[in-house]
Amino acid sequence: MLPLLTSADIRKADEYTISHEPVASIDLMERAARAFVGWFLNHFPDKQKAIAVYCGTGNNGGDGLAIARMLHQHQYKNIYVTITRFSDKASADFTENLTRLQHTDVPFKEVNSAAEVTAENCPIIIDALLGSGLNKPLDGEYKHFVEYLNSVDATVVAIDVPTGFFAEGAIEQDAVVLKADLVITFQQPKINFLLPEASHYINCCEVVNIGLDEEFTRSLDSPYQYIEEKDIRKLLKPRKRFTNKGTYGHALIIAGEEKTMGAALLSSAGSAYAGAGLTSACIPASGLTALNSYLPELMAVIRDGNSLPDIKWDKYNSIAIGPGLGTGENALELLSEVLTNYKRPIVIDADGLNLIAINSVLFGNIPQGSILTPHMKEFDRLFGEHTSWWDRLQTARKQAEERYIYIILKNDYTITATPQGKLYFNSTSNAAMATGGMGDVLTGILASLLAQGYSSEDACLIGVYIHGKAGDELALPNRMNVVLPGKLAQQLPLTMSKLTV
Ligand SMILES: NC(=O)C1=CN([C@@H]2O[C@H](COP(=O)(O)OP(=O)(O)OC[C@H]3O[C@@H](n4cnc5c(N)ncnc54)[C@H](O)[C@@H]3O)[C@@H](O)[C@H]2O)[C@@H](O)CC1
Ligand SMILES: Nc1ncnc2c1ncn2[C@@H]1O[C@H](COP(=O)(O)OP(=O)(O)O)[C@@H](O)[C@H]1O
Ligand SMILES: [K+]
Repeated sequence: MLPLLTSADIRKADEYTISHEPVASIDLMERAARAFVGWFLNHFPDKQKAIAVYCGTGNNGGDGLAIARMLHQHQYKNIYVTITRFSDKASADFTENLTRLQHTDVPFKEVNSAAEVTAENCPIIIDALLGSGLNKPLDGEYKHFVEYLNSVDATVVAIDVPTGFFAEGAIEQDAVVLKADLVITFQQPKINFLLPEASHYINCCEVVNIGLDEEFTRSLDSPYQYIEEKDIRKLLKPRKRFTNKGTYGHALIIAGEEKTMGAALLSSAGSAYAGAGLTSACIPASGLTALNSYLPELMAVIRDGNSLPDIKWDKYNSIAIGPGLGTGENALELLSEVLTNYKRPIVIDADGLNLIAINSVLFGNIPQGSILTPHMKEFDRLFGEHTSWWDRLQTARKQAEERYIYIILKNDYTITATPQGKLYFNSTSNAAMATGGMGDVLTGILASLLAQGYSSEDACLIGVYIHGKAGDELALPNRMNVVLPGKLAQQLPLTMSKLTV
């Protein structure tokens, strides 16, 4: 688990590393610059190409100067450094790196205003103007300068954080940011890099390690954590000898209407392929033939017309409700029945969430430890409109804590908010998964993991990870444009077994 720190905490980790490793601040900057250059050398091997390095006068600018010097040492022939002296302030490490640069023959110039900047016509720009020290939106000279650079046709490589981009906190919709084709960031992705707003400003991000003290960063107990494969390997249990279907639980999936029966089939398939001992689908009678021909391993509990189905609550180790269920009177009654009669954690998705959004009294009946899986629109229907993803995160955290539930906010980096106030960012999945029915499969996986006896928290972390991982295994090596949810479900047994060896 990689703690994702805010800028203030990163500064603390810098300071701790400097005093306890110990390493001089200027040497830590040298290490960061070297890590950047190591990556840059491999990806921009043409040493004749002109590179413009734009440096502010803080530590981000200091990195830029050190990087320019190192690229020069690596025989990059055309490096042009511009220093923006838009204020009198300069950090000590910036000043030391300027002295070091002056001992080379790398050309540099200083400008006091954006108007003085002349076009460099360099195909590559290294952005070292401002990094994680940003403390207000860009205005004045920086704003003008960044607007100018955004109009230049060049590949922009940002050091640590693109200039003008807040590493955490709400991002204004009209923020002026130096748009980066690539960000080479130090130690960890910044929290806002993992939120959808980043897509407007950052095309690609690479993380390079600069050796900040790991024990210290863990001790800060950040609410924001990035889930890695090794975390899932620790949680996922292999299937044991002498076990039988009873060992792996019985999941009930309440889903589907006549026109949206596919949602019921896909979530039930998600449950079966994720390893539930038994999966029953509670569906309208009109879907029975489809269910049996799609996956004969599934069992059915029939919903007939207006009468409620006779559900034997004790039979099921978990229940999921919502995919394709509709929001009519029958669906509402069914959801109310479940919330009244079933006392273990349940999974609520799609129309289950929409029903709660319009009947908020139901909120009070959700069993503790239940898992809600909204995408952005469902989330806002439940908890009110949000103008930024950062605000959505804070709401998810607060609601999860107050209601003692797990909220899985679905996206590229799906986030699980827990009752303990943690926000776990998932590291798998890809855009080929952006297709209808994908969330239904996740719902089935979660119900399956609960039925198998995983805690709600482990079910969330494992479920979201393996869902994305199966999508990655299908899409990435085969360069598939889209992965269909049914295929993804079929991949799950392999994905899971690879994670338990
Ligand atoms: N020891 C360290 O602290 C390390 C820091 N590193 C680099 O240091 C960067 C952070 O450096 P700093 O904290 O000096 O900050 P920056 O270099 O990001 O910014 C410099 C200063 O600009 C001013 N500023 C902020 N927002 C502004 C705005 N909108 N308009 C005009 N001026 C503004 C602030 O006074 C800020 O301190 C990181 O992003 C990273 O690149 C790395 O060298 C690794 C080690
Ligand atoms: N661009 C993307 N990158 C990564 N994962 C994605 C992307 N688009 C969708 N997904 C994943 O696919 C699922 C879509 O869920 P949802 O919107 O509820 O779909 P549906 O309601 O059609 O079943 C989520 O788990 C989400 O994380
Ligand atoms: K920068």
